[in-house]
Formats: sequence, structure tokens, C-alpha cells
Amino acid sequence: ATGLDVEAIREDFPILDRQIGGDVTAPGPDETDDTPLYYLDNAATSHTPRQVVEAMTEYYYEYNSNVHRGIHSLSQEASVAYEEAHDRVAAFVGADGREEIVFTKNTTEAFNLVAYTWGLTELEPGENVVTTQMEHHASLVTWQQLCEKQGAEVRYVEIDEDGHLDMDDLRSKVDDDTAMVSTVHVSNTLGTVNPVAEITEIAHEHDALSFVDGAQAVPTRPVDVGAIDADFYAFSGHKMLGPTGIGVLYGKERLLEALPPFLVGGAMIRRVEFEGATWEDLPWKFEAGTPPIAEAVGLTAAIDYLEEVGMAAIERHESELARYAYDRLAEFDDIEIYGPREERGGLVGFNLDSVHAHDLSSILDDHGVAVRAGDHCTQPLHDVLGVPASTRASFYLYNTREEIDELIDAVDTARQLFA
Ligand SMILES: Cc1ncc(COP(=O)(O)O)c(CN[C@@H]2CONC2=O)c1O
Repeated sequence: ATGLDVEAIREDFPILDRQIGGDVTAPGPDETDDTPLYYLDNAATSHTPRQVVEAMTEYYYEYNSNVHRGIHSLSQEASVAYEEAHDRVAAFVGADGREEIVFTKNTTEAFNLVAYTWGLTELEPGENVVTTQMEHHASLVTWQQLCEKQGAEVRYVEIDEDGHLDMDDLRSKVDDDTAMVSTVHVSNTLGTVNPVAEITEIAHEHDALSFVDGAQAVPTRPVDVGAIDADFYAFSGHKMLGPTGIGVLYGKERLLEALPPFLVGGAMIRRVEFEGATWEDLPWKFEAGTPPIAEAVGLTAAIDYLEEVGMAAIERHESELARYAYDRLAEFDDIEIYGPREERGGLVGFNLDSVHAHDLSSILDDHGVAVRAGDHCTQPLHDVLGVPASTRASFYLYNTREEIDELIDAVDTARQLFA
């Protein structure tokens, strides 16, 4: 037991009672559904508790309005909720205040925001960006495109056979021409937890910036961006019990202050004249147009929920489930598991010999087990692993060992089918 009252938590997620297996062309349950759902695809997106949906419903029913302090009451109420959502996120991740919290659409947009502002104005020809073989396309492709534009070089730190980052290789690749070191906090494919504070220190020794991809970390463990000392840190609401359509870029205030805006237009300006425009204060300078207001309300409720449960307890629960899944899968000699056994995030990527991940996940779906099969937006990493795809089971605070047993049984059924 990990101290979580999982049964009580599951009561807050109606979707977990879904029966599936019937007609998938019409969204939602139908009378042909006959199989219980075992949802093990949380690294793709997490489910949404009643409390988050109810908070967003209350917004739409009670104080829906456009923000930026229109004179009328509803706008004031919506503006306060939207602005205070930034304070809530700042406190949750250990930022100094709302000035360091920019709401984006998702993690991917957060990386693009930095590439289009810092990258196009600060990255010089001949400099380099050091990233790793295990990065998600959200950062990896962003740095590739930026460095091509700027005449800079992308360097990829290697991983060892256990899926750990080769820190000696990292140290050898960071030099005085390194402008940015960009690393994932928890790999969404390997489960590897990277030493991002140490990596940030190495970056800073060479006057390089450190950007940490926290999409798989913030939902699953306590994160303190101040302790990490990252210059930028990004994550998504949909992976942490929140709605889709909202992500977060954390940035040190002095860095964000010095950057030009990303998207321009309404709300992010202070004064516009025919001759030009000046910009709003942080973080509003980076939030052009009508923002994700209901999503910000939902994200606040998601953080309330997570803090009620406790991030340390969630981390313990997830690593316990990951260890259980790892050890049960490791019982079979025809299964290859990717990533380290120790100290891994709440997910396990694997392959069953002679069965393509897509075929395996389809059979798992027949048994109600929802996992992700494919490259998990880490195609270069799969090239390093030497496989075209992998099957990934990923856990969260509402998952149980029994669901992992269902996974193992369904894998066994697939094994018999393809034997
Ligand atoms: C480590 C990591 N970085 C970046 C992203 C991109 O987040 P957004 O899609 O919200 O911009 C994800 C999302 N995880 C993906 C989403 O689907 N399957 C995954 O593993 C991720 O896990």
C-alpha cells in the first residue's frame, strides 16, 4: 500500500467505470460495450476528476466573461480567476510569482515560444544546443529547426544500455559555445528520471541556459523549479488531471523580461500607435488574444486536487506500480523492457518478441487494457533502441496492481495467439 486511498480517488473519475469494446464510431458508451476499462495510458493524457469539470462548468454557468478587467462585474470575476491561476501554478512549482508563469496551449508551444523569442534573437551561428537522445519531438524538433535557421549545431547526449543519460558524454558536449542545454526531467518512453539540477549546474558553468521538459514530471512528483534552478521549465495541464488546451512555460523573470514577445496582438500590448506598439508587463506580454480562461480555472482545480492527495504520495504510488509492472513483465524472457529498473517514473515501455507493438496493443484493447503503442513522439530514441515502436503502460494516482495484472494476462493471451 502506498498511502493513497485509490478506491476513494477512483470515485472522482466517472470514466474509470466505463465499459468498452463496442462501437467506437460514436463517442461515449453504448449498449454494445461489454468490457471493463483498464486505463494505462496516462503519459498520453490523464483523466479529469469531477472537481475539475465542475469548476469549469461553474465558470461557464456563473462568471463566463472575457478577461483583462473589463469594467463589468463578470469580467472582474473572470479576470481575478484567470490571473490567480498563474499564482496557483507558481506556488505549485516553486516559482517566484505570476510574472514567471506563461500560459501556453501545451508543452510543445512552450518550447516553440522560447525558440521563436530567445532562439531567433540570441542563438548565434557557430553556437550549439545540447539536448539528448531521449527527448520528445516537442523539444527535439524545435531545436533542430531553430539551429538550422540560426546556423547553430544540435548535439545529442547519449544514453547507456539501462536508459540512463551518459553524464560524462553530457559534460563532454557542453562547451563555451553552448547556448542552451535542454533535457527531459522524466522520459515519457523510458521512465528515466534525469538529474536536472546537476545538468542545470553544468549548463550554468558554461553560461548556457537550461530548459527542462517537465511534462512527465510535474504531474507525478514534487517539482521545485527554484531548487533545480532551471531557466525555463515546461509542462501541460492535460497530463496532470487538467483540461487540454493549457500548458505552462515557467521562465526566470529577468529572462522573460528581456525577451521579445512571441505571438502579438490584443491583450499583450500596452500602447499601440500607427508608428508601433509597446508591450504589457509579464506574463501578459506572452499571452496574446483571448486566453484559455475556463482551462485556467480547470488547471487551478487540478492543482487543488493533486495537492489534496499529495505529490510525494503520488510519486510513491507511481513508482510502486512501475516497479510491480516492470517485475511482472521481466518474468518473461520474450519481453524486452526499456529504461532502468530503479528510480523510474510511473511508466514501462516494452516489446513482446515477434509481435509488433500495434498488434499487441490492439489485443490488449480487446481485453479493455488501454496502453500506447508507437514511438511516443521519440522516434530518434526508438532508432537508438533499434525498434520501430514500443508498447507503453503508464500509471497514475487512480491505477491499481489489479489493472497491471489485467495487462499481464492480456499480454499472455497475445503471446498464445502469436505463438
Ligand atoms: C516528456 C514530454 N514532453 C513533451 C510532451 C508534449 O506535450 P503536449 O503534447 O501537451 O505538448 C509530452 C506529452 N506526452 C505525449 C503525448 O502523447 N503521448 C505522449 O507520451 C511528454 O510526455
